[in-house]
Amino acid sequence: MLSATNVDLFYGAAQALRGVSIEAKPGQITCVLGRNGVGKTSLMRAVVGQQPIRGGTITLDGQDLKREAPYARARRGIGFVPQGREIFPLLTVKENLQTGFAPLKPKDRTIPPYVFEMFPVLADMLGRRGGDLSGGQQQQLAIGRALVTRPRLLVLDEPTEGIQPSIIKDIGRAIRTLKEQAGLAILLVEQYLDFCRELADQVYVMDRGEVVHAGPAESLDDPAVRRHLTV
Ligand SMILES: Nc1ncnc2c1ncn2[C@@H]1O[C@H](COP(=O)(O)OP(=O)(O)OP(=O)(O)O)[C@@H](O)[C@H]1O
Repeated sequence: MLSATNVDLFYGAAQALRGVSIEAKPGQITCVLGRNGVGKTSLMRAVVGQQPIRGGTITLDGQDLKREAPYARARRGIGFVPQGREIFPLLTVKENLQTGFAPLKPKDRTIPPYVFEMFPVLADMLGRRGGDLSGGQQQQLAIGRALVTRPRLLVLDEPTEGIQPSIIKDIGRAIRTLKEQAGLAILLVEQYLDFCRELADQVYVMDRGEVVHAGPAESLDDPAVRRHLTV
């Protein structure tokens, strides 16, 4: 479904991605791991169209996304949950969810009921301001907002960052449900190794802008792979 092939990405003269290739498939959770600053967020931003690439290709169902702006990629079925959540603090929960309507045709502008089944707290807090929610609730809201666009590929950048363990469990369950029941392709950046090991079908480990390992989740137990993850 999603293929990134030999992607190079630069910030000015500084190269953040070097020949990076990854794939994400329907009904699978693909996890990208690596220490701080190795290029994980840059790769996700390249996939969703927020950062241009200088070399390589990114395709969705075989179609080159090069000329597609972020909203066009959202229309094609890519949902994005950015690092830090990027909730609008002064808008209500409902209004935050409705910001996901932007790329949709008017007839599709509804909030799918399964968003509230997955995260009942959002239904309870519809009228509250985004900024009044806890970090974990904001993360659920960010995932809900991405689901409003009815994605086929969901890209999540560090959804467990700064979140309490009970909500991490809820988020893990939600991600697994999206994979198993809706057959979504999930592309997940994580620093939290156990979360990845539990959820992932396929893992990629990055180091200094490159993919240094690709394999099944169990391969994370290999000490040679671990070496790339320890500080
Ligand atoms: N807007 C930017 N301008 C210049 N350099 C940047 C920019 N964004 C990221 N970088 C640099 O690119 C490299 C990769 O950063 P990136 O955020 O993609 O890594 P990361 O693996 O996601 O890290 P983290 O886990 O801290 O989010 C880093 O050296 C970073 O300093």
